[in-house]
Amino acid sequence: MIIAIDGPAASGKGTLARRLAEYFDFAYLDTGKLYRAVGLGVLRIGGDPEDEDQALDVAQNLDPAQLDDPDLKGDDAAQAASKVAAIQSVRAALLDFQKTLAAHPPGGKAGAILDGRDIGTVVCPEAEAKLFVTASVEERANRRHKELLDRGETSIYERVLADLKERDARDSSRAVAPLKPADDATVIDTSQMNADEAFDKAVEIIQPIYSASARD
Ligand SMILES: Nc1ncnc2c1ncn2[C@@H]1O[C@H](COP(=O)(O)OP(=O)(O)O)[C@@H](O)[C@H]1O
Ligand SMILES: Nc1ccn([C@@H]2O[C@H](COP(=O)(O)OP(=O)(O)O)[C@@H](O)[C@H]2O)c(=O)n1
Repeated sequence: MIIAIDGPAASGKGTLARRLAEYFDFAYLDTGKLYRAVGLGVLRIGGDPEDEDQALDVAQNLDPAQLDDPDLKGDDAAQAASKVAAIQSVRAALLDFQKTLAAHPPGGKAGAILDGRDIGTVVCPEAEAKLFVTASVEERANRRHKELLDRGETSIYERVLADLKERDARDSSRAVAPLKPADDATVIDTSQMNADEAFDKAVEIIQPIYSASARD
């Protein structure tokens, strides 16, 4: 069984996906890390994340070990990710890895959860359960700002807000695999929900689908 979770930056996709993966004992892939690793890789060779040749070269030579780099969490990686993510050939180069993990979850798990922007629409349109997790941009900026401060980093709320707005606009307006809910996704607006409430809501939606798939 595949669970697809999409949504804009800092909406709580990853937090929810990790908890669901533990609850259902499924494999989990944060697909944003793939784009962040490509973006960061281009920055590290002094390149331009909007240059297709450079970005594609990094994407084609991505080593899974790079997905554990702590610098992937930073704003520079996020902005560069959203630039390389608008390039069709880069997306195509990363597609097989995502599809294979979804179809053959590692560790003998019975299912996989992928989170990103285009899981329900492009990577796994066949997913049995699809959620689109969102929240107001101000609330998302609050969450990311708090997360950065908690990690001991310096953060200015207005800059975080501007960064999210810029990425939202780029991710939603790009020609290829834009950020949008799949037609058959359930939208969860977590603006007024804490992480526990969002988790409970998601389980309420997914549990019947999981039970039906376990019976097959
Ligand atoms: N429903 C929620 N209410 C408040 N904070 C949340 C909620 N869900 C996640 N968070 C916090 O918001 C931040 C961003 O969440 P994260 O899961 O990283 O989002 P995403 O994967 O969509 O970028 C994290 O610090 C996380 O702990
Ligand atoms: N499936 C995905 C995942 C991420 N991305 C891109 O990668 C960037 C970083 O994604 P992320 O999920 O790590 O970002 P956050 O939501 O954690 O801030 C996004 O802004 C998108 O441009 C994408 O295009 N498709």
